Amino acid sequence: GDDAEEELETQLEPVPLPLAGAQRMFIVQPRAGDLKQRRAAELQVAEAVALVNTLHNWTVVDKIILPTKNLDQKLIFGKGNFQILTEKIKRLPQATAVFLNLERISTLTKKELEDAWGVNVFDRYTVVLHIFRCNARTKEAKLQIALAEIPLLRSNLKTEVSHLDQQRGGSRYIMGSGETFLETQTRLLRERELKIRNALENLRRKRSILRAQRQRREFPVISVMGYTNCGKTTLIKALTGDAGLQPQDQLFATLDITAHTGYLPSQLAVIYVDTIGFLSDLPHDLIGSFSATLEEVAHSDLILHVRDVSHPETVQQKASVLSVLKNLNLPSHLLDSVIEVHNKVDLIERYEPAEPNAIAISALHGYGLEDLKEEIERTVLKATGKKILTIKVNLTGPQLSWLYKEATVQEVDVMPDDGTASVKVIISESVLGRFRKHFPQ
Ligand SMILES: Nc1nc2c(ncn2[C@@H]2O[C@H](COP(=O)(O)OP(=O)(O)OP(=O)(O)O)[C@@H](O)[C@H]2O)c(=O)[nH]1
Ligand SMILES: [Mg+2]
Repeated sequence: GDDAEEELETQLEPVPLPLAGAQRMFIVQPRAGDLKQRRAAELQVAEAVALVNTLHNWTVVDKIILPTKNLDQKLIFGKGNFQILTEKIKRLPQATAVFLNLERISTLTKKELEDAWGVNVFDRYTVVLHIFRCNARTKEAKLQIALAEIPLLRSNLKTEVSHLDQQRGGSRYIMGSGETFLETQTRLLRERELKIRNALENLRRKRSILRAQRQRREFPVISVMGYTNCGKTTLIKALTGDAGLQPQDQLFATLDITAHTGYLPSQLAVIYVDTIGFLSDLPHDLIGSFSATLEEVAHSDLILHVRDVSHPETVQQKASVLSVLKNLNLPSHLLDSVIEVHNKVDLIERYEPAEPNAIAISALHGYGLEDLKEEIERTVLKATGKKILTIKVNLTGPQLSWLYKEATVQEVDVMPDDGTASVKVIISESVLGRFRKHFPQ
């Protein structure tokens, strides 16, 4: 119940992460040996810069791309490159930290590098997690982040314990309990993880009830997806007029799935779902924590893939979004009907989409939205098996109020002479079947 949830929240005091406060970061981007990887490394380093710029008290002091032959081994850089790097860092006394843009580095490697360089060293997992935590607003986002922190805490614990062992030697028992320090801490972590998973499960159960209610009311659901900062929230705001939405010029502004009602040209009500933005290499454990949120997408009727076509790396961004979408195990009809939306065309002179079916818009300036709504309507009607029909009803009977309740009435044309009306409705096959059964005449 709510009491249990509140209790959990007080227990989930944020774990202090070393990244709090102002950071002046030196970005180190390793790239695989062959030259073909150069472009990929450039995108990654641009993303690292964008990540650092996300938080107002973080800045980039410098960045470097360094080739490495053995990304997966303990020694990340060859001797020569390591030397170059160490000297460069020593010449940057204003840097407070090195952002080593690898998904994860082991605690041991981290410690060795920190000893050699005299500054903190962070991997992408830690950096992204910290940003997520700063941006999390709702209970669910906070829980998902707390869950994503567990692996980090677990590996910190191991290093901490081996450190203690070196200092004191032998095993230490917590007085009387018969448990070693490591055992106690491991158990506490396991309990914490279980509590978080239960609380998330509860939230999701509530949401699946909402989903069922939504489906009964037969509002089509449209998931708005795309690379982070491409303009998803801005677009939904423009389509729905929802003043509560806050687009921001930063990565991962949206960490929760939120639903907003909008209307298509023929007054069909739809629900737009705002989602978390993608990055080319979101750490896997983080994707895991958020995957249940993304599962929601599988239950939608249509996906809009929004792209920032003014971004220099827009083509790579599209590829990485498509590959994430593919891994979400979405039903194939959903993948086949994706509408590609080319956003921010106000920043490009005379923009012409290269893709034949894409729709060019400016969510910020409201350009192209009517075309987009029409395309959404066409696709949604097709996807949901709904039709727009004109039905003749007798105004003395209950047909009209039945239609108002069960379908979407768009227009009522009353014929005063014979007491009938022509009613234009958006109606699904199944509702039409029920209508015919109720009112055979
Ligand atoms: N010039 C221009 N800027 C836009 C347009 N659409 C959005 N933006 C800007 O792009 C930035 C990001 O917009 P958001 O709507 O927050 O992007 P998002 O995709 O929701 O981002 P995340 O939630 O962080 O993944 C904001 O500064 C917007 O004002 C557009 O059509 N033209
Ligand atoms: Mg957003």
